[in-house]
Amino acid sequence: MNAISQTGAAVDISRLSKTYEVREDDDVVALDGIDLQFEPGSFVAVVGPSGCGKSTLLSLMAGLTGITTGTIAIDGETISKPHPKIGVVFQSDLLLYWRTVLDNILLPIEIKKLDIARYRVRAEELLTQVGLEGFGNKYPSELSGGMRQRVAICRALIQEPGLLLMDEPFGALDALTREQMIMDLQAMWLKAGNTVLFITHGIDEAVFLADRVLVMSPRPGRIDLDLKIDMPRPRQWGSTHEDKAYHGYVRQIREIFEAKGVLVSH
Ligand SMILES: Nc1ncnc2c1ncn2[C@@H]1O[C@H](COP(=O)(O)OP(=O)(O)OP(=O)(O)O)[C@@H](O)[C@H]1O
Repeated sequence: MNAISQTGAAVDISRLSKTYEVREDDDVVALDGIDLQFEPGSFVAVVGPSGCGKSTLLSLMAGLTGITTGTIAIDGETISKPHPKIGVVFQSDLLLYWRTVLDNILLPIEIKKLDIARYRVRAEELLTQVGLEGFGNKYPSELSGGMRQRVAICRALIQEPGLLLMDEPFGALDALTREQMIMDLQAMWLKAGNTVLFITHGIDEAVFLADRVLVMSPRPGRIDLDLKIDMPRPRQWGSTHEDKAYHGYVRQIREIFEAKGVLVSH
């Protein structure tokens, strides 16, 4: 097996809605009529106010939650349950504390009864790529938060998913670790070429990382703005944050939030 070599999946979301039936007369319409297409290999970030349906969108795409109406297709295949083409990373690393790093990464392989020996080599390659060479036999409790999140990313990538779904993956990390993880994610994605959906509260990290930023409206979630981010890659932390274009994109997104009353200036 090569170092990460998957190609990106095409995503086609059509008239997608999700209503949570909480109580008989108190349904929650979390998403309402979303139409989206992702180019294979594109990096798409989603920002929006708390409760607008970002995690719901991710959960539907991951096949973890049932769709109310509409369809989601990955490379033409309709998604209704978890699929090996889709890897997921959450804010919490969800590592099993009694398993070593390597055994955590190999968990999806073990569950599916695939060839562990073959994937062990791949897991070690992934660990090297995320700067954790030699950490395979450690336990999660021996790692920092950033290191654990790197392991969670390796676990999501072990089956070479064409689509990587990330739900605020760096939300629980300190600012310095977060900066490093953003740079490392960019490097991994440039190498891997998979399609990424990246959910975040951070307008800055969305603009820095993405080809496209989707801005969602307060509930029920719709797409208010679909902004193409046209800046060269690889993006450098210092120069990109000083770039006029970068500030223009951030301003455009902030203006939407201000217009919707999500951000209030004093
Ligand atoms: N299992 C559920 N049952 C009922 N309502 C739910 C459920 N999950 C989410 N909701 C509701 O759906 C709406 C969208 O929630 P969701 O978690 O997708 O938003 P979000 O944009 O990811 O929020 P945050 O940024 O705070 O994580 C919210 O009003 C939430 O209360």
